[in-house]
Amino acid sequence: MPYLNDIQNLDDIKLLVDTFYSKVQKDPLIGPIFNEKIGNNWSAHLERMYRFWQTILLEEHTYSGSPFPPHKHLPVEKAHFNRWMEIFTETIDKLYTGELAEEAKLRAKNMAEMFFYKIEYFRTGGRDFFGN
Ligand code: HEM
Repeated sequence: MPYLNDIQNLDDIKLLVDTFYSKVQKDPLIGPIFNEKIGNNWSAHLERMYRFWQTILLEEHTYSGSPFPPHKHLPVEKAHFNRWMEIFTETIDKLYTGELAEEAKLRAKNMAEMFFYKIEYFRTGGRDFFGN
């Protein structure tokens, strides 16, 4: 078992994001949902996700955007979010250990839950109560 470091810089974030989405793309359950939406724009999506995680974990504010809207009408259920979280956790735990590695998993879990509840809310006829 090699000794693992914590997430420390942008290169670490890029490795995390690249490793995670290469697994996601191949996953039978959630891969097709991503590939259907993203098509040939993977490099733009990856760039955006580097900035998103750089902002959250390193507090270098390079992401400006709204994370939720692209998810609003995706054909996803709880099982898809569980699988997303499983791949994310597995990726982090293979690459890193430490405070920021834990923070990444916690932030992802909170966002996955929030996205899921918002999607369900809109699906059941909710109005734009959350603002986007
Ligand atoms: C099964 C679960 C999920 C699916 C299928 C999914 C799918 C997608 C898709 C299709 C996009 C748009 C990409 C594009 O148009 O280029 C996107 C963007 C994004 N996703 Fe997810 N996602 C999931 C879960 C999550 C979770 C849990 C997070 C939080 C850590 C997250 C964070 C983001 C962010 C930050 C963006 C970019 C938003 C922007 O600035 O436009 N996603 N996702």
